[in-house]
Amino acid sequence: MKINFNAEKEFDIIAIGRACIDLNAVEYNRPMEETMTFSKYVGGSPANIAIGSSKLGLKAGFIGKISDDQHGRFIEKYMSDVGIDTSNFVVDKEGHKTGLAFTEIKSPEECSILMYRQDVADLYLAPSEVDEAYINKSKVLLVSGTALSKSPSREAILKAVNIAKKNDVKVIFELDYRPYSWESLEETAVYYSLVAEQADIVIGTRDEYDAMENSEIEGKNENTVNYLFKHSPELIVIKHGVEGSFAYTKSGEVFRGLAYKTNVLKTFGAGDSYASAFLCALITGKDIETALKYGSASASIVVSKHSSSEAMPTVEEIEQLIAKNETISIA
Ligand SMILES: Nc1ncnc2c1ncn2[C@@H]1O[C@H](COP(=O)(O)OP(=O)(O)O)[C@@H](O)[C@H]1O
Ligand SMILES: O=C(O)C[C@@H](O)[C@H](O)C(=O)COP(=O)(O)O
Repeated sequence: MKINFNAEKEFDIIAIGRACIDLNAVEYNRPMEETMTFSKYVGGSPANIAIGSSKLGLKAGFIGKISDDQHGRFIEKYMSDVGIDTSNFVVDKEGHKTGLAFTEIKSPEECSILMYRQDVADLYLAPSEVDEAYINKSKVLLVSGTALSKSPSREAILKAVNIAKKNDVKVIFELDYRPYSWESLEETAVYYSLVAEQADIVIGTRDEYDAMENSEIEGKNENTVNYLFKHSPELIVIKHGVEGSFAYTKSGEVFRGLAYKTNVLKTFGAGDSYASAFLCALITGKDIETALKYGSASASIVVSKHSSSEAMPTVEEIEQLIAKNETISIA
């Protein structure tokens, strides 16, 4: 089964939300206290997805607010150099800084992220800075859940979703749940449900759907999809880490994507690389089963490498891995 996108639109995907900096531990397999050097990459889930999409050949754009300093300029240049249209980046004039994510790689299974996100520029994107004509040019608007965590970014996202729905632009909601961005689970659940109900495609991990459902315990995929399919979504993707992922369609089909064997260096970056390749496959007319393979293969490549953004693969790399067919089967 395939998903239809409006072929008349100039852009394949426009992502909205944060574009930040990742500082990834150079000395890994140790706690961050013992890490002395970090490598700098562009980061932030929606920025990573835009970068992944552009590397896969999609025409990508970005809407976000960046700091008026060296970090903001680095982000803008890097994203522009990989082919992303950065004309709708807004430069913050009130002194807000770029968010930083320090990553700790204790072992391939034990990774964590230490975020510096106090008063960050990306959360100051205002509704007046979201341009209807720009969103109207895209097949897809990719929305990151974290951008809903604070005003005025929250209202900017709600405006963008509203514009997309009026203009035949598919809304893809990547739940991207970062607990420390939110006041409470209650608050997260209110805004996640609001946007998930309006989205065309929702992508998240099981844990992230639990946050949407305001649940401290692991919920059942069946209940999640039964709820969301009463609203706008036509496709729901639920990821289960190394155990793979499921795609559910409104018409009742269920597809499973298996993870590919790889030499894991770290676990972060999996979700963003998965989203960009999964969406690229759908937007270029591939069926859902193939899109699941694309997402899983892309994630498997990125978890074997040091960064999230710079490591995003090409279509050839993804197809080579799929052709080897070395999946991880977990009962
Ligand atoms: N250890 C791993 N080895 C290979 N692929 C992995 C591994 N962990 C995750 N993946 C792939 O990445 C996808 C997304 O990972 P997941 O952990 O569910 O999302 P997120 O990174 O958003 O938390 C999975 O569906 C799987 O295909
Ligand atoms: O999203 C961020 O702000 C941090 C990312 O740039 C970082 O690379 C990361 O956590 C990606 O992990 P993922 O969400 O599992 O793809």
